[in-house]
Amino acid sequence: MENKEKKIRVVIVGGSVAGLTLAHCLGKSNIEYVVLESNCDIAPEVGASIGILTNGARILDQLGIFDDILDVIEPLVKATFWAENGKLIMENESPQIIHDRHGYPISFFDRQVLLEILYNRLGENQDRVYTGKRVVKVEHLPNKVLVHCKDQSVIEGDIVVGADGVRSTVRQEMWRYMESIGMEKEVKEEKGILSSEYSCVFGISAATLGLVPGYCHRTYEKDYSSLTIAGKDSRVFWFLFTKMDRVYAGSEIPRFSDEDMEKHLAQYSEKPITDTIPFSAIYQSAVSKTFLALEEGFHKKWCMDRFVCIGDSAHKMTPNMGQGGNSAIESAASLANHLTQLVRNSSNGGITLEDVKNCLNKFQTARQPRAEGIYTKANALTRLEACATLKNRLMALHALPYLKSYHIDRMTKTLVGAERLEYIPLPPRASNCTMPLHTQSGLPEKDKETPWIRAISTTPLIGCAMAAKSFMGSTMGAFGRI
Ligand SMILES: Cc1cc2nc3c(=O)[nH]c(=O)nc-3n(C[C@H](O)[C@H](O)[C@H](O)COP(=O)(O)OP(=O)(O)OC[C@H]3O[C@@H](n4cnc5c(N)ncnc54)[C@H](O)[C@@H]3O)c2cc1C
Repeated sequence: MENKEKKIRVVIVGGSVAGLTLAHCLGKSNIEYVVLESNCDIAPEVGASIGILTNGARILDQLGIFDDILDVIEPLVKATFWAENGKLIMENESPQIIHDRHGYPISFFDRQVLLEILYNRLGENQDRVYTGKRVVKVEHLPNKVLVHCKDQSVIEGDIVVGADGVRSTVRQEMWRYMESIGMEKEVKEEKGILSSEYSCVFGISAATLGLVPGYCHRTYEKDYSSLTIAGKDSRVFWFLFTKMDRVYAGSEIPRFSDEDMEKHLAQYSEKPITDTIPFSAIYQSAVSKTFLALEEGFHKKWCMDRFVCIGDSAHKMTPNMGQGGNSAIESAASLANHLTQLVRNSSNGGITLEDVKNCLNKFQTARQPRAEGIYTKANALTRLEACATLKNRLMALHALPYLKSYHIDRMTKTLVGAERLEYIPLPPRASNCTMPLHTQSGLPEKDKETPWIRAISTTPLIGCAMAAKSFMGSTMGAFGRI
């Protein structure tokens, strides 16, 4: 007979953005948890940055963490967009407008610092986080999971959460379990999901003459794009996104050496970051830089019995939209909402496997549409910025300057209807703005674009015609500017 338990114990595998956020959320709900992180250092210096946008910031603010972030960032206020020949495509105050609309600045800083903040703010719950614990196997029993670590320790729980990134061991173990109960077909489909078409060199550089803190710059051209953000104390966070020679399936996704990176960067040394700053000016003063293939994959199956995956282990997107980590935060909050309901609704009888399954399935059903909408937009943005098709090129280089509010409204759409923690009140910042959270709006509702904008983004021929009409009608003349 199945054991009835009064409480649940959640084993979180992975102590990064998704795992540590979930730890905070569960802690606020008095749900027992442990975090198992394979690295010995919870906040390693890996030379990466992260942009926290409204949808992540709002949840971190609910958790009482956002003020720590404000202390270490320079709010973004201005964005400029450049073509390959160094001509300005457009400039606007979109980051400031987003701040005014939604209450939170776009906050770019070292990812290591975010992890430090998340860990430090756990306070006395830090002793629930175990570093140097590489999970190698998960045993699924009818009444519990046994999570095995490389150091031979075994941790027992009611639910195991895979917050262990794109190459998730928990996901592999969930697949192994599914195969053992006759779900080979579903597993086969899931295994083919990951692919990679774009690569990215990202880095952090010292202050660069001409780059103003709070300004970000994007360059769009055929098969590549770049993003540069000048942050607090003029620290420069930069990304070079390039299309690879082909689409690589999961098992064949390339890894790059330092030599590959240097050769690759050299090809872009003269490309403009602004009209006066070439790419070489920032990458030659880099304090860190990394070259990797960007994986993309949205798993249909996030949970099975006592297994559940969140963050990159469930939805891996390209970084151009800055939504991978923010979506991981949203998924952590959504899972915490569902687990809180599970515990609260089970006061008199304990929690059965059936209860756990229902809860995790509800989480998956509730969370997937929005996560998939953002995933699709993020990957599409990578292609738009790299002018992957004629319509992308028209949009990025020619139509965007005429579509200022369209560009900002698209961003608003992803930010306004996000997840929130249902059991913690919204902080004042989330309401003291012109477009506060509205959980029923935003993605994945159908875009509310004007018909001619939709035409540009969906039909190359009509797009050409409309763009041409727009250019002719303009006194400036788009081609004169680009
Ligand atoms: C170049 C680049 C730029 C990005 N910029 C942004 C941005 O501006 N904004 C944004 O929101 N997102 C950004 N992202 C995406 C973001 O970094 C990820 O989506 C986010 O970090 C995912 O967090 P996660 O916790 O799910 O996974 P990860 O960050 O991958 O963490 C997984 C953790 O699990 C641990 N782990 C792995 N295997 C095991 C195991 N077997 N046992 C125990 N522990 C294990 C790992 O050590 C790691 O700490 C960017 C990504 C890239 C590549």
